Amino acid sequence: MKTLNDFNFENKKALIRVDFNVPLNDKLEVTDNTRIVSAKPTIIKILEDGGSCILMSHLGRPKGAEEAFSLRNIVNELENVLGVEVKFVDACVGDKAEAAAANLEPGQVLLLENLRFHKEETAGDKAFAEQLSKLGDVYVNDAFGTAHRAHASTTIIAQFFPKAKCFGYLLEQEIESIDKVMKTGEKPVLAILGGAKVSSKITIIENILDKIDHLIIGGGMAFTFVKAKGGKIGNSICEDDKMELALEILKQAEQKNVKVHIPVDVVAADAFSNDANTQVVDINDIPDGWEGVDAGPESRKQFHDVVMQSKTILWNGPLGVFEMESFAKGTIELGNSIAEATKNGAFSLVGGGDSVAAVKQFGFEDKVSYVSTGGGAMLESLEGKKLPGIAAILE
Ligand SMILES: Nc1ncnc2c1ncn2[C@@H]1O[C@H](COP(=O)(O)OP(=O)(O)O)[C@@H](O)[C@H]1O
Ligand SMILES: O=C(OP(=O)(O)O)[C@H](O)COP(=O)(O)O
Repeated sequence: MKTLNDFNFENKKALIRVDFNVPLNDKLEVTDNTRIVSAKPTIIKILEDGGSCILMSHLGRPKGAEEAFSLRNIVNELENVLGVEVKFVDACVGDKAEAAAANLEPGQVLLLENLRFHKEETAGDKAFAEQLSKLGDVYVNDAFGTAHRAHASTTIIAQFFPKAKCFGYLLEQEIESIDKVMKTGEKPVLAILGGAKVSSKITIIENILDKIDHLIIGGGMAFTFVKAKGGKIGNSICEDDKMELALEILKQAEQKNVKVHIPVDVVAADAFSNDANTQVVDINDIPDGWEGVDAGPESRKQFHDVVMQSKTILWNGPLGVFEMESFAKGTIELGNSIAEATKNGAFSLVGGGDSVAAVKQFGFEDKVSYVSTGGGAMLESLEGKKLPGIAAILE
């Protein structure tokens, strides 16, 4: 696998696909710069080699060239993070972009305009990818968050750099982290899956059962399993059409010697509201009119014990409705347990949508081994899918 360290970028122009799809507020200021900070090591390595960087990214899902989606909006934040001046060109292909790239001196950084201002980007258009490829000498893909998209700049472009393409440090680190869980992780390996829906996690469960020793099924998705096994779940969320599948998964887990942990008690609420009345009840006996919204104290204790025994931990999905303060305890305590296990030497990976939001909100970001920068890309990796952006570099 060709990595950044296999290249010396002296006097070379690196064309780097980054994922600067970052959240902006009403004033179009960056509110979470994680993805920019994560791309910094790659950019600095190239500049220190004596090369220059041409950065290309998408931002949001614009319908055309909309100013609110311009990458000009992130230039200030990018300069603050990198500590170097960033030139911006309001084009990504054509004469203007080519002139800006040609004028770039070693040590300089150029940011191109939003790739998705051209519909050819998401269409994976080959001619558009070829136009982009003219801008640099070496293609570096560091956009893990977009690696599951077979777009012009993430995938198609690689064919124009048969001998001069590689992963950036971030993408390399993301691949290594997933491999640590799925291939090389020290046993016992624990996967914690929570969140709202079983249907969005089924492929992941099926793919990881061969690789793990323990599986915690928490959050809203647990109730489909509880009901399928004959429990009374009151008004808790449930996917009735997935109950049969839930039983099948439990059977498969047993055959594969995976120990499954489902909450034994829950915090039940009489309304889906932070101010609702609550009581702790047996998960198999939730009264009519009440719904399970967080893991109960006995479950939290059991989960803590499982986490503390594990040497490799994957966490995707909250254990309760963590957005409401009253129902965040299960998720916070789990985060604390994972932080403690990590401190004791376990490897912990957190990834996928809301889990990362929860980890950031409760301050666990620096207490786990790795927090993925990819939502959809991480989930697809866990499902065992080959990401096109990664495959294009390996080919
Ligand atoms: N018991 C529950 N009842 C209803 N919703 C829940 C419950 N537990 C967790 N959730 C919700 O699940 C959502 C996250 O689900 P999901 O998108 O599958 O997770 P992720 O984004 O981490 O993959 C959160 O918004 C959370 O409020
Ligand atoms: O933020 C992203 O995806 P994510 O929200 O699943 O992490 C990526 O930049 C991909 O964006 P897209 O889903 O519009 O292709």
